[in-house]
Amino acid sequence: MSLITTYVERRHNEEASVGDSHSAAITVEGLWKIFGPKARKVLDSEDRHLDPAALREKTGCTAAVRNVGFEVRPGEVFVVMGLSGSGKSTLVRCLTRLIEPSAGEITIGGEDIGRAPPARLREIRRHQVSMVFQHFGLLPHRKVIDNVAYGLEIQGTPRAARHERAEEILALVGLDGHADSYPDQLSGGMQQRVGLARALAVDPQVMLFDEPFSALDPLIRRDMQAEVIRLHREVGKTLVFITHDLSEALKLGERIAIMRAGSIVQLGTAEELVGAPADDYVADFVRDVPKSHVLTLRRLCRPLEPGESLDGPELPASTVIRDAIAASSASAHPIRVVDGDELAGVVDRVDLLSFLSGQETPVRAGA
Ligand SMILES: Nc1ncnc2c1ncn2[C@@H]1O[C@H](COP(=O)(O)OP(=O)(O)OP(=O)(O)O)[C@@H](O)[C@H]1O
Repeated sequence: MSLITTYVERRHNEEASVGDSHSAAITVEGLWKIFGPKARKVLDSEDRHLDPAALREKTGCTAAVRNVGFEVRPGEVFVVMGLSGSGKSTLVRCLTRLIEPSAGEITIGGEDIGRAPPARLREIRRHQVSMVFQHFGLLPHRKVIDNVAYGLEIQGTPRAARHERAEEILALVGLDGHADSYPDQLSGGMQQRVGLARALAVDPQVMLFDEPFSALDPLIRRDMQAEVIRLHREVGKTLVFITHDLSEALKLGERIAIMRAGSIVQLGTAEELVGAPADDYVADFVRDVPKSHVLTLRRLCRPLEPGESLDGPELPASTVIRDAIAASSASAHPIRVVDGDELAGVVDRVDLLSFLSGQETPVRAGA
């Protein structure tokens, strides 16, 4: 089963439990970041609505993040995707005020980040929210184990305890045996694992990933994506992951926010983005995604017709369409698509074949 399929299924299975949670891990409301000398003036005027090029020309300012709002659920993998310059890095850096927002409200774990004094902010960055960057930022003169233990050292954890923890985390990311190496003795992929281990060692509530794998070659990148999925299953942290790569977004994201020119143009599951893109920009992004790998039986099922049998195989509505093909071929009867205990509808071979061949309406013999 492909990673996309596995994750989409898991996403649907978990949606109910995650969605029920009342306290979001992160909330962002009305967030703006305008770079430039007249940021405040721009924000208070109608100029803030100008498109980025016009705003730059008129005021010399860049609106990198424009009135963005969203919630990230506890334990969710939330992906921010968009072309270069769309504002992804600025948005994520605003979350812990590594970049000071121009306006807006941010809470992490219920705490108002905008009101946190500098000492509290440092504490939040050390204990609650860790970051993994594209450039690993490892300390070259320190052994791997001391790089991993670095965050704990800053927190004041005694040497023996922090080394014990670092050894555990190194094993978790598949680097046991490399504790005494120096970063330049490791490959790029292994160095990024050290970066991951360092972020995990402090046991943060939230991990922010800023294009962590874009410098890695494609095979190693795939391994690292699988690693993030595995780690997320094992440690269950809330992850915010930036990428400009759609396939990475689809593999990792339970929900994906698509950014364009500083705004979120669509926020939804892979199925929502692929099944109903909000505009041409999103449609362009998802055009080459094979729909049968992302859309589920929920979208394809229809009411039972007179004379049709209910003796076919039963599959959950969250089943990805591609994974229903084998069940359909094995039975002469339509698949019964169920949502919990309820029958959501049926799907037969004609429905599946029509979908796979790109026809909107199934063509049945004798119709
Ligand atoms: N410190 C800064 N001063 C002025 N403009 C900035 C600054 N940082 C970013 N920008 C501008 O803000 C906009 C958004 O940049 P940002 O780096 O957030 O985009 P991005 O989507 O992360 O791009 P990339 O994928 O290339 O990193 C761009 O127009 C960029 O030039």
